[in-house]
Amino acid sequence: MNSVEPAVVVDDVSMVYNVTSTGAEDEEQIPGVQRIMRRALGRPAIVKNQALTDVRLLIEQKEFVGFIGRNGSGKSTLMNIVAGQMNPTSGRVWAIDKPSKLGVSVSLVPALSGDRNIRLGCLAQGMSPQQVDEVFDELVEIAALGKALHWPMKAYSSGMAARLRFAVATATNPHVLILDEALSTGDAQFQARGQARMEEIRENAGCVMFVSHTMSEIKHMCSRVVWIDAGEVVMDGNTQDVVREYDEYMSMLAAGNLLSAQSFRDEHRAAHRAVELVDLNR
Ligand SMILES: Nc1ncnc2c1ncn2[C@@H]1O[C@H](COP(=O)(O)OP(=O)(O)OP(=O)(O)O)[C@@H](O)[C@H]1O
Repeated sequence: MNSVEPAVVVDDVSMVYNVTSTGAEDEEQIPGVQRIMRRALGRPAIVKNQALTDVRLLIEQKEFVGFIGRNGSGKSTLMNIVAGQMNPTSGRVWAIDKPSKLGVSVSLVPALSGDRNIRLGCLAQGMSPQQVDEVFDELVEIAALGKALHWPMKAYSSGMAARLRFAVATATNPHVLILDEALSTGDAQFQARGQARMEEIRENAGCVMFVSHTMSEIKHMCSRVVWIDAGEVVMDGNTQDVVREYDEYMSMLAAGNLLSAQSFRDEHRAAHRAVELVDLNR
């Protein structure tokens, strides 16, 4: 039997958001007296929005896993939970190391220049000044900002700011790197550098969780893909297979064949076998 070296385990994670709604249908679901009271007080209805349902995944070290799905399917919610930014309503996440999520784990200061932000961002992640000196030139090269390196970050375009954040987020060689649509704002040159840097992290026994709507990026970079729809895992497997089926699903939706698309998705979801997790302490 092959030994498994887990990097991240998502154990039956569900997430329900409470959302205020002014929709008449949502108001109708509130029991009579409460509804009258709320109306009298001018309070909107609070409805439950189930963003994730019993998601179970095991991601191994050195895996580069893509997450795909329609808008609102739950990808970012899952990434925020794995990054520890948000507690799930139920279930647990276990990770080999504190995950580094691009753009969140690194707080950069808009008034400071790119080079100052690189130093500050590295120090904020717990690196010593000497460690920062050692990686500084490499990070400048990854960010590839040219003379804008010395301009305040608030003068950067969104793609330039994304390069800077990417360089800083990967400085510590995180064991678990989460990228939510991180590369798409960059140009082709940055995407190539970014991909090379992520490959280095993966080689370094880290795993990368990568959310993208760009299938060429997913196909190019990921060895495994998880397709999420309506908060549930529909497929989890080989990149070519999952992307092919997802493309077919999206084509059906685009052509307006909603019922066929739904049953196509439901068949895949029913066939999906989540990994078995055994808790020895239970
Ligand atoms: N802060 C929030 N409060 C309430 N509901 C939320 C919140 N954030 C997300 N949701 C809901 O959770 C569901 C999943 O959203 P999420 O952002 O995780 O999807 P996504 O797959 O990342 O979408 P996209 O591809 O558009 O980025 C959606 O129904 C969304 O409305």
